[in-house]
Amino acid sequence: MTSAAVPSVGFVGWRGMVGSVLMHRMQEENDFASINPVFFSTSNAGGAAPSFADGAGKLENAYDVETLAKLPIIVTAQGGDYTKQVHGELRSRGWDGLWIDAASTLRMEDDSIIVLDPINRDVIDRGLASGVKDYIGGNCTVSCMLMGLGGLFKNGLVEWGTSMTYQAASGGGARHMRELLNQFGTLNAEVSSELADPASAILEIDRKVLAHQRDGVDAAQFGVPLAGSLIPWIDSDLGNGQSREEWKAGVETNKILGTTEADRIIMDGLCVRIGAMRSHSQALTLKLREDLSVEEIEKIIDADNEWATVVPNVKEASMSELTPVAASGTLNIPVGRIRKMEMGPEYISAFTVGDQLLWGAAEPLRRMVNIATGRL
Ligand SMILES: NC(=O)C1=CN([C@@H]2O[C@H](COP(=O)(O)OP(=O)(O)OC[C@H]3O[C@@H](n4cnc5c(N)ncnc54)[C@H](OP(=O)(O)O)[C@@H]3O)[C@@H](O)[C@H]2O)C=CC1
Ligand SMILES: N[C@@H](CC(=O)OP(=O)(O)O)C(=O)O
Repeated sequence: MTSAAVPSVGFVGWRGMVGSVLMHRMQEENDFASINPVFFSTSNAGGAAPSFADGAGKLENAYDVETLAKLPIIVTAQGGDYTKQVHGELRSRGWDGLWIDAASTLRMEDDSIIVLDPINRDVIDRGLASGVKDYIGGNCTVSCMLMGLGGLFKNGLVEWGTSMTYQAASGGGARHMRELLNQFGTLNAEVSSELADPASAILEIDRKVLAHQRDGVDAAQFGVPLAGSLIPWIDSDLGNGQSREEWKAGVETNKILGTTEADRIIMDGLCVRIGAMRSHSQALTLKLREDLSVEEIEKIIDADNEWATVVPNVKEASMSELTPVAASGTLNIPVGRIRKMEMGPEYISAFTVGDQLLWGAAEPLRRMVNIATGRL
């Protein structure tokens, strides 16, 4: 299971949706060459480890705390319930390895760091030096926003902002993606004969679709139809008019950036589920601390990291480069629609899109493993 000087890294949740994207990226980047992976399962202990990791042995039991505690690094994309059940037990036994986690459970704990190294490598490095042990991936919408507009945030240029989101079905999980596609399919089937007849009345088609959305469509995952509609609420109700997803924008942005109470950036907005597959989009209004020209703003955004890409604020480029279809499956974070707003010279709009399974979930974890093992 181990060879000298090569760190062993335990993986839990590797075959789920986020875990699969993580495994794929690790193979693409040849990350397995510099670690000894140990794969765990909550459902199939003793089964064969995945074939892409030569010599990984059998699947270990993900609830076997003794086996987990032998590892210096554990990466989990198994979900919050697993984290709640296992992390505390490991720590209370004195395990002092690094816990790298996709779930939100530990994100806002005082002794955890939210990882997004192109934006907060300094915070991560300080954490490692001072003995912080829990490194948690950020909320997908927050991570994608900061990857796109990090230059403005890191340079202290944002006084406050609103983020109005258009979040993909994948944020709910694999079953939600399937449900969305099934809904599209049944809606189409409901009116397929009318659609095949160019002379059929569009209002009759619309009536039939609406009737099916209201009465016939399977919405077991989302609770209400998403195909041909939207859902203006994501995550739980905090009871003050704000959803938990909206709350994350402010608290996580500031925690990632490591701001102090004095330089805290106010971020808030509305989070909306739409019928996209796996890329989250968001429309931002930012109040800057300075009256910068659009050219200066674009330069700062472009220069921040290799993945943020400014899309010229013209119709053709926005339609072809600034959509979930364009961004999905890539690490690119296009940022466009940048212009001064009517409210004044410090107010700008921006629109950004990011694959919520890549920068929104798997990639920050993958990179944290490389930071922890000295590869990055
Ligand atoms: N979905 C998202 O957008 C995001 C999710 N996260 C976090 O990551 C966690 C995991 O999310 P996600 O990857 O969507 O969860 P999944 O439901 O896809 O996977 C979770 C686990 O379910 C088990 N499982 C059971 N049946 C199957 C199956 N047929 N195929 C694959 N796995 C199966 C696997 O565990 P086992 O192998 O042990 O049986 C797997 O690790 C979330 O709970 C959340 O905390 C974070 C950011 C974004
Ligand atoms: N809540 C996000 C997905 C997610 O898992 O977020 P978090 O990691 O903050 O729980 C969405 O539905 O789009």
